[in-house]
This record gives sequence, C-alpha cells and structure tokens, in this order.
Amino acid sequence: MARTLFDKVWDAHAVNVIEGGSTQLYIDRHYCHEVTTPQAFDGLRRRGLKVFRPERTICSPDHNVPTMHQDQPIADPVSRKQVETLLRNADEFGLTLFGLCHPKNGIIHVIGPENGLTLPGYTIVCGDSHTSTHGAFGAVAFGIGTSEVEMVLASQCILQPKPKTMRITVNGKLRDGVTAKDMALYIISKMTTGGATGYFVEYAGEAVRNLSMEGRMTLCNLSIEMGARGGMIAPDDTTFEYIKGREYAPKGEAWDKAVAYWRTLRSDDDAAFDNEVVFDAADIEPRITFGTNPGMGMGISETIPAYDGDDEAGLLSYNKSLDYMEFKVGQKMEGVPVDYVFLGSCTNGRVEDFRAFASIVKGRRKADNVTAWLVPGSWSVLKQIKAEGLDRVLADAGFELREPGCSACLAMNDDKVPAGKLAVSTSNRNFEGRQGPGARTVLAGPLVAAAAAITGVITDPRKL
Ligand SMILES: CC(C)[C@H](C(=O)O)[C@@H](O)C(=O)O
Ligand code: SF4
Repeated sequence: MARTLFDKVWDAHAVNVIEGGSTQLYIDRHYCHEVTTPQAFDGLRRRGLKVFRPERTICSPDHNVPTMHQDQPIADPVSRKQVETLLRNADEFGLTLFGLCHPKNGIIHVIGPENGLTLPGYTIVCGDSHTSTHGAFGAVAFGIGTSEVEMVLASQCILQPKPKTMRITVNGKLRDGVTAKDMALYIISKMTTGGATGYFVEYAGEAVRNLSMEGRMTLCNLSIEMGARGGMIAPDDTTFEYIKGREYAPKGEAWDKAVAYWRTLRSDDDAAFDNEVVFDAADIEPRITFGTNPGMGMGISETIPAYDGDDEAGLLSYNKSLDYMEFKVGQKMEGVPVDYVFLGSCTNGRVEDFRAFASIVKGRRKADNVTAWLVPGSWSVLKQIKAEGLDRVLADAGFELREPGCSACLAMNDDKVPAGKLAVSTSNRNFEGRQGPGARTVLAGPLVAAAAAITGVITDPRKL
C-alpha cells in the first residue's frame, strides 16, 4: 500500500500497538535540556532505574543560561540550580553532556543537527515543543512532557497515539527578500494556531525543496504554532550534503548504506493524506505579527486586519490582544518605533540568519533607540560567524554578539524585554509576557529584524 513519509518512519519504529490504539514507539534520539528533565531523573532514582540506552540521550543546558560571561557562575540562583541539576543528572546517569562553554553547547535544537545527531528516518523526542525543528531532516520529531521523558529514559520507547497526516504544499518560488520564516508565519496565519491540531505535517512543493537546511529547520520549527504534532520534509541531496562529515553522522560504508535508505524516505506518489493544503509562494511577502499569537500576522506592507470570525469570544480576545500590543485595526505597522531587536532562538539562530541580518546592516549603523540582542544558537554558530567575518560587519554597524542560549525568546534568563517596550523578534512566540512581563513582541524574520535595527522603526527590508 502507498505510504506517506510519516508512515514509513513511524512504522519502522512501532514496537507494538496496544489496545486503545496507542503505539509503543522506539526512539532513536532523545534530547534533554534543564527545564523539563529534573522530575524525570528524580522518578528514575525513586524507582531505582538506570537509563536504558544512555548513548541515545544528549543533554545541553540552554533556557536558563545567561548570554554573557558564561565562564562565570550563574548569578541568578533559580537558573543556577536548574543548570546544575542537569549537569549532575547527566553525570549520575552517564549521559553525554555539552555543558556551558563546551564547544558543542547551544540551544538543543541547533546543536543536534549541526553535530549530525539528528538524522533522516530517526524518531526524535525532547521535553520541548520545538523538537519539531528536527523534522527538517525527514525525522519524526516531536515534543513530549516530563513523565514521557522519564519513560524514554527508562525504556527508550514512548506510547503515542498515531496522529493524522497533512501535506502542506508551497508551489512556485519565494520572491526576493522573503525567507523561510516569512513562509512559516504566512502558513500559520492562513491555518490559524489550531488549524493543524492532531496532525503531523509534511511540507512539500518547489518553494520548500528550494530551502536550505537552515530554512527547512525554521519552517519545521514553527509547525507546533499551528497546533501540529510535528512537521517534516523528505530528505534529499540538500539534506545529505548538510549531514555529510558531521561528527556523529555515519561514515564510509555506513554512510552509503544510510543514504540508500534515506532516499526511500519520501511519500509514495499515490499516498493519501488525511488533509491537503496548497499555497503559492508568490503570495508571500515579508511578514510581521501584530497580535499575541503567531497566527495574528500580516504582510509588512498591509494594515492590521479586522477580526474575521463571527463569534463574540473570538472578537473579545482579538481586541484584548490588540490592546496589549497597543495597536489598532486599520493601522499600518511600517514606521512603528521599535525598542528592542532580538536575532536568535531555535527558529532563527543559525549562521544563515546571521548572514541575512548582516546583509542588511552592512555599511549602515544601528539606530540609537534600539537595543539589539544578537544571540547565536550555539558556540559552533558563533565560530562560523567569526570564520566568515560576519562579526566584523556587525561590529562595524554597532552591533555586539552575545553567547549562545535561548536568550530573549523566553524570559527564563537575564535577557528580558522591559514592560511596555516593543521588540521585533526572530523567535517563534509572541504571547503576552513571553519576552518579559508586559513586553510586546512582533515576530519577524532576520531581514525584517535587521531593517528595524537600522532604522529604529518597523521597515520593509526590500525598501532599504
Ligand atoms: C521550556 C520549554 C518546555 C518550552 C517548550 O516546550 O517549548 C520552551 O522551549 C518554549 O519555547 O516555550
Ligand atoms: S529558543 Fe525559544 S523556542 Fe527554542 S527551545 Fe529555547 S525557549 Fe524554546
């Protein structure tokens, strides 16, 4: 029978289907960060269990880490305890750990792919919703809760109901100045934040195929923001080229064997999806959000639309959201003054994002009214930024690079946007208070973020 890419990977990992329909799924790769794992390790200790396959789990602190002076003890006691607990647990249970200042440390969703730990055809889990990022490699990757983290540590398996499948096809070519982030924000605004609930999405079509691995990761990263369990893209030569030679990737004969298998990981031509959605890349322009969920977005040249639903509750929450953001229906966003710009996160903290940002700020100066946080997703990204001389371009334009971590994506560390201030952020969530109590977040891609950082107001990068 014809099968989808998702079915092929899922079926290859199904150990058992239990009554009620849940699958016992074998997990190839398990990533751990400091926020969602302490109770899972406590659970193992309580039950006197070891980690079943320690070599399959990789730990890296990222959320609670400061992005300056990581060689010094973390000043904030809560963050310090959180990070130290992960280090202790990794040590006690014999797990690979990339601790602070380790050359392989960084945001878990950035370091997995760049070290060849994320591979096509893998099942990948992490106690983190943006685990969907790894789907860019043709992996079935999804976020899990802390009790499931414990289950995976103890058994290398997880119980999961099988999601439905959806294919989102983006035909044609992206226009100049339009990035993978714009594509993702466009799709979410069309689908709404609940539009893919219960589905595992496969992205397809010319515009998706033409994305680099970095762009594919950005797209898959945001799958969760439309409610999807995960998102994935069939692996191809772009994927194999990216993986080849990375530290944990297969080598020699094992590589050839792996690639031969990976080439089979595509949806059969006549495979049926539970839902199919098609978009045209030519309809996408640089995007920004105006509200407090990632679906409340628009093209940068547009005006804030009126609520298009017909229910009272929806209208109320739409208005509440605009009140929080201090925006009005019908207003243009271009020209709105910006206080903070954040380049980074597991959405846009890879080297390609820094190249994009640098391409706009080159030969220009940072606006005086803007505080800019430029945070590479990992030490390896930072190294590459320097190797390519992008650090000079950024420094000449008045920007400073920080050390890797989740940073201002989520107010769990020192990088908090003050109440009332407006941030243009390349991250993935614009919820109330996400970047700090009272902070107002406008989501955008790296080009729009760079244009805002230079002009001090929301600006269409194509006009610079
Ligand atoms: C802290 C973690 C559980 C959370 C997530 O699951 O996504 C965080 O990474 C986020 O982006 O909100
Ligand atoms: S960078 Fe942001 S979205 Fe990604 S894992 Fe960290 S907090 Fe979550």
